[in-house]
Amino acid sequence: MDLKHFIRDIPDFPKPGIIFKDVTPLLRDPEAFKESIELLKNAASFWDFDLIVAPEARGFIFAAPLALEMGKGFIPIRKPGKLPYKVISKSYSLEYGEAALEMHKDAIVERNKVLILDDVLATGGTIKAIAEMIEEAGGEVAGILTLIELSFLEPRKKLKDYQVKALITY
Ligand SMILES: O=P(O)(O)OC[C@H]1O[C@H](OP(=O)(O)OP(=O)(O)O)[C@H](O)[C@@H]1O
Ligand SMILES: Nc1ncnc2[nH]cnc12
Repeated sequence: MDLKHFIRDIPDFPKPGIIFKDVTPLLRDPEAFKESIELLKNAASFWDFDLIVAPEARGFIFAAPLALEMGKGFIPIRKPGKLPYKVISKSYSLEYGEAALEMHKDAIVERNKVLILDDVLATGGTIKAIAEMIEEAGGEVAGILTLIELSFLEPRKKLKDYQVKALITY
């Protein structure tokens, strides 16, 4: 199955000049959604890790079933003001703006090995911010895995210190 067939381009969303990769057709198709989780599992099996860390909202959709499937714990990274306990915060730039993310202070402890998962790797700003939060908490980033990579935005330049895999590259 070619998962690219289930990813739709939406021009000028959320801003003029951005071509938005819309994964909702993939999520709507049970076979394509299942296949995406199986392929993510195969790719993630390459690394030794205990926890999967992913940002809301689209990262959660893929990370939660993958964590269950692989028998790993799941750590949510949320937009500001949503997590109830003490947090580590990080501001960053992404393809279409500026944002900030938060992680619970006690979510990662020394030497936890972590996989970072997301739907889209665009400029790499989101994932770089998450990697910094994990390392500030004493964890190790075992690998970075995404469904989609926009290679023309050269995200790997920001992520030179890490192993990065993507299922679908544009
Ligand atoms: O590589 P970057 O340039 O940082 O962009 C990638 C990020 O942008 C999107 O999230 P968004 O912040 O739009 O949030 P959403 O999942 O809630 O839609 C996407 O899900 C990635 O997390
Ligand atoms: N072009 C894009 N499509 C979907 N999600 C994104 N996140 C950042 N850039 C994106």
